[in-house]
Amino acid sequence: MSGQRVDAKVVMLGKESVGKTSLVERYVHHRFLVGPYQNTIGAAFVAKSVQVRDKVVTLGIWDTAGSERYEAMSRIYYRGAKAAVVCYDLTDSSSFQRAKFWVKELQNCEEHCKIYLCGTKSDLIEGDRSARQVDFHDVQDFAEEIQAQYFETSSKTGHNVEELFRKVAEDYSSTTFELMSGEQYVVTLHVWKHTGLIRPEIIIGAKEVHWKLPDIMFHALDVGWNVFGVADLSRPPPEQRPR
Ligand SMILES: Nc1nc2c(ncn2[C@@H]2O[C@H](COP(=O)(O)OP(=O)(O)OP(=O)(O)O)[C@@H](O)[C@H]2O)c(=O)[nH]1
Repeated sequence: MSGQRVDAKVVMLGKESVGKTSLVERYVHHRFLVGPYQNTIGAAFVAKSVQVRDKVVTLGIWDTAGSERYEAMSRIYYRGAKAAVVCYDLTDSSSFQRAKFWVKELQNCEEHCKIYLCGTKSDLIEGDRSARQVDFHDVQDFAEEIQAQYFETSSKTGHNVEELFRKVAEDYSSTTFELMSGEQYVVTLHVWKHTGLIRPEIIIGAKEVHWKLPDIMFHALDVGWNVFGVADLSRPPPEQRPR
């Protein structure tokens, strides 16, 4: 891959069990994990680079926990995001209500964040139309109202998953998000290591560092932290920025 590098922060939001982790797994690792459902704790981060015309777009994807127990934490992850994939399960109408909640949050708190609505588990309604609990036209109207793109995907079959993230990457490559690339940020890092059971264990407290955003993400991947959070992502005051 070659060309100008663009780094993009993407956040996955939506009710628990709608399939956010499965979407990311399908997109990044081309697989669908079967077995007992494991809810996400805190959030997980993964990065993938794609070539869009003459640019290399690195999507840094934050997969948040859908459980309302982690709602306050999810707010940390959408901070500074320029794209949000707001997911709902096509077979669960309450998940669409929850998606509307996240859209309102984003509109109030991250007005420059582009929203993508994603109806998941389309394979479940393929063979059985009566399983659909979220009307296509309701979503279409809502998407128009909030000026969002919308997709119906299946992580099981892979339907539309590549297309969804491709669209995010293309939009990124053509927006002012490029400004972010290469700039330094003041970051307060909160790092959790997933201990597997009930609570994530805090292994590093909060510390303020002046790193470029991609460096933080890749450092975390290098050292094998699979669940971690970055809070308080903000640009340093102008006098501290490198010239
Ligand atoms: N049939 C089908 N099942 C899916 C699909 N995507 C996810 N699932 C199943 O739905 C359940 C929840 O999936 P996850 O990806 O863990 O959901 P999540 O939104 O990340 O859940 P939280 O981490 O709790 O927020 C799992 O049992 C998945 O196998 C899909 O496209 N089709």
